[in-house]
Amino acid sequence: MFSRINILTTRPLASSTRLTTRAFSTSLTRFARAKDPTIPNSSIKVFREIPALRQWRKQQLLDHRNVGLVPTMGALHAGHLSLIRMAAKTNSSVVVSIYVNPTQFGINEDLDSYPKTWDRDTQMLAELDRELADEGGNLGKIAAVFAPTTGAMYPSGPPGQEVASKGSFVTITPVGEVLEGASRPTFFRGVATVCMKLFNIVQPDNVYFGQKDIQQTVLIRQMVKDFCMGINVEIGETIREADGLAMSSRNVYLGERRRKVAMVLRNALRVAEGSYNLGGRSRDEILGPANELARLLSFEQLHLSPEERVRFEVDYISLADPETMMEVDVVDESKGAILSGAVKMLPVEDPQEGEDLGLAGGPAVRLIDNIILKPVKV
Ligand SMILES: Nc1ncnc2c1ncn2[C@@H]1O[C@H](COP(=O)(O)OP(=O)(O)OP(=O)(O)O)[C@@H](O)[C@H]1O
Ligand SMILES: CC(C)(CO)[C@@H](O)C(=O)[O-]
Ligand code: BAL
Repeated sequence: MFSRINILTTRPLASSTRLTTRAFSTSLTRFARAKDPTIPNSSIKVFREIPALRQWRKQQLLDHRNVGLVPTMGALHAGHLSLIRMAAKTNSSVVVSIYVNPTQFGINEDLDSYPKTWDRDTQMLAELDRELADEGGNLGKIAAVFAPTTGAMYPSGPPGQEVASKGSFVTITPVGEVLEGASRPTFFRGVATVCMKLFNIVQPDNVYFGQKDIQQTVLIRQMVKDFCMGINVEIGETIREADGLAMSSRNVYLGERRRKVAMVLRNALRVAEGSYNLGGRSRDEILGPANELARLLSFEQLHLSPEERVRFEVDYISLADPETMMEVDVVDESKGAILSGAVKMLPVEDPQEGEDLGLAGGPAVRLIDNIILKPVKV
């Protein structure tokens, strides 16, 4: 069980990763020292501490400007940008948070090597903000980036990353315990806790999350409902690479060899969707062909030589209720269902001289994806 949750092992960091992390903290520290810092060539404010952000938020309220929040962990890509665009359609001021939240990473996960690309992120935000201004159409602007220190986010010190750690946590069960939560036992506790903090700090009218992390969207909706938070939760579609792979900050870990096989999960989910579209409603009818495809692809790879092949493990392929993420045996046509999956791309065997092993230098990479099976209209 434990080996299944090691999305990345504790290998020493590749030197490029160490450098990236150091460069990230140096450029962020510069922002912390400046008075009223903004992103270069833009009017986007950068907040690192809570009081200044609160003061700014109060002014938005007085100016009748509504606020949308897009929470991220940085290493921005087109998936994040599409959420920001979505937010700019209905909010005068968009806040993007960039914070790699330690409490959602398990002890053997990739907290230390998580890609940090502050300069590139801020450049992307400045460019997008200019595009939004040029497009007209009364779009809102990217008003601020909230890139808090861990001291600000965890004033009593961050609770440990272990399952048994004590501290002030938000837990949303049972949705946080299944699927991703079963494989990453501290993940959703960390996500719910940090999102509760972000929502309390920014006090957004609307928040934006990506469908790529579908269980996270169900959990956040549940949290907002159960804690009577009065925030509107919007979900943006999954943005994909040209071949259909869901964009993810962690894709940089794959390297060339594993990237070529990374579509296995998407392909398996599409086969399952095909069965549903052809009238299949039972678990076996829908998931059977998906599991079979994954098994065949794995078999095909295992018959290649070690210097060519890619090994992967399917963690789960799930057919679940769209409101609870609990597994279903038969799809209720009036509700539809969520097909989702996670695959662990194992470290490459027999790496070749000069082979691209990805940003972190080769450990296993966890990929997730999903498809929403729509309700059938009667
Ligand atoms: N391909 C995508 N399309 C749409 N939204 C996305 C996509 N990838 C991530 N998001 C959303 O962006 C928000 C921030 O996610 P995050 O910063 O963790 O990026 P990520 O690419 O999901 O990284 P990771 O590799 O850690 O999963 C989340 O709401 C997430 O669902
Ligand atoms: C929502 C989130 C920013 C919380 O750290 C993270 O889980 C993510 O990026 O999806
Ligand atoms: N996008 C989800 C964040 C995580 O996997 O840690």
